[in-house]
This record gives sequence, structure tokens and C-alpha cells, in this order.
Amino acid sequence: MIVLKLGGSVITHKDRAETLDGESLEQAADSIAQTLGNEKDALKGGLVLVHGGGSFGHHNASKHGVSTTAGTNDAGAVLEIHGAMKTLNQFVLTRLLERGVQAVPVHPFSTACRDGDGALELPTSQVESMLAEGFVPVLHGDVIAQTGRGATVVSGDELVVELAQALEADRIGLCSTVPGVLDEEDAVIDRISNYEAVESVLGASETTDVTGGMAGKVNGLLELEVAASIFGLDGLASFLEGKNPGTTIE
Ligand SMILES: Nc1ncnc2c1ncn2[C@@H]1O[C@H](COP(=O)(O)OP(=O)(O)OP(=O)(O)O)[C@@H](O)[C@H]1O
Ligand SMILES: C=C(C)CCOP(=O)(O)O
Repeated sequence: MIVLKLGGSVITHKDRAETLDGESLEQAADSIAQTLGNEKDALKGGLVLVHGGGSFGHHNASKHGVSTTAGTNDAGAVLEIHGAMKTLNQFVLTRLLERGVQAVPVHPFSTACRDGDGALELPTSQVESMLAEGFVPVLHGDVIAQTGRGATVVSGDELVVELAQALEADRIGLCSTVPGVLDEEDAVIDRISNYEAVESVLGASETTDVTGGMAGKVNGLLELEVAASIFGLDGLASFLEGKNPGTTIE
């Protein structure tokens, strides 16, 4: 079973509020549909998709001062952020369904929450049932209720880690706008096994980001027992075929 994230920097123009990158989303949907069609073994046990917020989630969250740690008790703000994420999610679902992928939505706002310490609680039994019925669940970064803070942002990266652990994923991939984690010379780092070794090269995202960017990604993936790959859109087909493009976090 594969957990795959389509980064918001891939499927949106992250520097332009609520602007879809339709061409990149179509390329990603093509790669997913072709793999599901041709190499069912590669996806034995199913595929769970997560997408990021890009310029839909991050711009709206930033506008309301909401992040993974800063919350809001304003339902209007929650609805704007969650609504933008549902809009982006519908674009993703539509592109997949057009290609025969049995994609269905799972909105974290209605299923997940954080406790008073910020720990994520994400039920996965509904995702398991969807997989068993042949669906492709599509989750996404969102806002979720947090004890004592109203609602805070949950990153798609956090969802990937939680899903991979709960569902015992065989493979984990994060498709981003970069070909992998880059070193000082902008060369792709082949493998990362500890955070300190690369901390100095992990910068912020180039555009509005409220969830930690590449540093947060690498930090979260290092918690996993199964290796994860970070790669660019051109590496997506290769990853789905079973290869390890980009950077391996292990
Ligand atoms: N060492 C690094 N290697 C590669 N990218 C880096 C590095 N340091 C910082 N970055 C930035 O991280 C960005 C990718 O992280 P980001 O969280 O924006 O991706 P994403 O997951 O696609 O987006 P979203 O969070 O919207 O889903 C790159 O666009 C780059 O600007
Ligand atoms: C900003 C929001 C609402 C989603 C963040 O998810 P991410 O882009 O995967 O970090």
C-alpha cells in the first residue's frame, strides 16, 4: 500500500492566491492513472493520496493568522480556510475521476483533531474501509479543532506520517516542486538518515507557508520506520513504478 502526497507547491502556483497549476495536476493525475491501470502489483493494497494546501490553504490560513500552532475560534476564518481546501480537493478529485481513478474525499476537519498538547488524532478506519472497497481516498491539509486553541492547521506532511504508520504503508512518497532535498550546491541529496546532517540546508519555502516547509517534511519523515522518498513531478511515474527517485529519507 502506498501513501503519496502531491505537494501544494506542485498542484498550485504557490505564489498566487488560490491559483491551480492545472498542467502539473494533470501530469500527476496521468501518472497515477497509468500506474493504477498498468501495474496493479505496484499498488497492491491500494493507494492513499494526500495533497497540500499550496496557494489555497497557506494564503487563507496566513490571512487569518492560523498555523499548525496558532489557532482561531472564528468560524468564519475556519470556513474560509476549510472551504479553500475543499475547492482544491475537488479539482484533484475531478482530474482523477476523469481518468478512471476511483478517488473519494476525506476531509480532516470532520475526522481529525489535536489534543491540548497539539498531538494529532486521525481516525483511519474509514480510510481502511475505502481501500478495501477499491476506492482511492484523497485527504488534504486542512484546519482541525484543537483543545484550547479553537482550530489549527494540519499539514499534509503530518497526515502522511500518521497514515503511513496507522496503515503500515509499504511505500511513502512526497512529490514536490523540487527534485529532492537539495544541498548547498542545489544538488539532490541521495539519502538522509538524520536531521542534524542537513539542518543547515533546510530553508523556508519561497512563498507563503504556515506549516514548516522542507524542514518540517524531513523532520516528520525521519520518525517513520519505512523509508520515504521526496521527488519532483518528473519523478512521480518512476516512484509509482517502484523506483526511488529524488531523496530517500530513512
Ligand atoms: N534544502 C532544500 N531542498 C529543497 N527545497 C527546499 C530546501 N530548503 C527549502 N526548500 C523549499 O521547500 C519547498 C518545498 O516545500 P513545501 O512545503 O513548500 O512543498 P509542498 O509540500 O509542495 O507544499 P505544501 O506545503 O503547500 O503542500 C521548495 O519549494 C523550496 O523552496
Ligand atoms: C495551510 C493549510 C490549510 C494546509 C497545509 O497543508 P500542507 O500544504 O501540506 O502543509
